[in-house]
Amino acid sequence: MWTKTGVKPSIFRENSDVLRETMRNKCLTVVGGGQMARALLCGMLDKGVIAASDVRVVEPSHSGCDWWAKNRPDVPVGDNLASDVAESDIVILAVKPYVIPKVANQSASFWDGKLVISIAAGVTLETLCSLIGHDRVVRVMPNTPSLVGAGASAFCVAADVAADDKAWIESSLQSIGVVAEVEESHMDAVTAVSGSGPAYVCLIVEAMADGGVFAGLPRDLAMKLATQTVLGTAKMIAETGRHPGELKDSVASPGGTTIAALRVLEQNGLRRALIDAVVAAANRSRELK
Ligand SMILES: NC(=O)C1=CN([C@@H]2O[C@H](COP(=O)(O)OP(=O)(O)OC[C@H]3O[C@@H](n4cnc5c(N)ncnc54)[C@H](O)[C@@H]3O)[C@@H](O)[C@H]2O)C=CC1
Ligand SMILES: O=C(O)[C@@H]1CCC=N1
Repeated sequence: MWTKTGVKPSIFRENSDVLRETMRNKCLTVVGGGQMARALLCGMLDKGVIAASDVRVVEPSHSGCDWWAKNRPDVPVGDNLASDVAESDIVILAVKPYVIPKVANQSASFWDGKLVISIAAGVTLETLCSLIGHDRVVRVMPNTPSLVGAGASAFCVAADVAADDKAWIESSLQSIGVVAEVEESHMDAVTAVSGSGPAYVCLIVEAMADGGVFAGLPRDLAMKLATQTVLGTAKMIAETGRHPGELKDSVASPGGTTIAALRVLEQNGLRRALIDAVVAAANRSRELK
């Protein structure tokens, strides 16, 4: 069990005084302690914008509980959904989309007074609100780099989400990356670009490193160079605001190595493959409804 401290809530430590005041003494329960919950919560804990004593994780699996015990023993983890939700002000549903109905469909007053946030791909606000029984519901699509404070999240809100609720969501997500409020109609595309995106980028880094190994580099050096190249290029695009096409052209010398490589990437359809991949993910997100 955790108790409300009655002092300045650590969850809002980095937020404005007004926000701190409006959100005093909030407790947060995360339902499902898997990959994305770990990235979100550990990111926020590491940034110091949330304290382990202010949160609780509901996780039924032994392996899931073991992970928390080994990696974040300061976070209370249990399997009693009803008691944790009863004591909390904000609940994040971080279970797989097909588990949402099982978790959300509870007795009439179960979710009364709770801000409910779902991170499940594809599950609409309409479905969530009808399961929860009220309209103080938010859909968030985060991504795993939240773990290291470099996440990209988007959210949309149902009718009864207050300005304070939105301020909490925005500031919490901002503490672990960038955040945008979007129309719900954009959530499938968001899922396809930034929600699933880390997987595409990991594949690219892995493949670049494989190429380096084929060309004679030791594996660890190839991986280090590929990783830093992706990191540095993303940082350069974000910080200079220059178009990626222009930055690409600045690397490719006439008759040089880069243009030889770019020709092969175009011949093998990398650009088309990535566009089609994003479209496939958006279509799949729509099917998850
Ligand atoms: N993994 C990712 O990169 C992202 C995932 N998401 C969304 O986050 C949600 C969770 O995905 P992951 O963390 O990847 O899955 P996961 O399988 O790693 O985590 C889900 C957790 O829920 C637990 N669980 C199962 N039944 C439960 C119940 N009745 N009550 C409480 N916990 C229960 C499981 O034991 C598991 O630990 C999904 O809806 C997914 O669409 C959203 C953005 C990115
Ligand atoms: O693969 C999935 O369905 C989830 C949603 C976005 C990232 N992972």
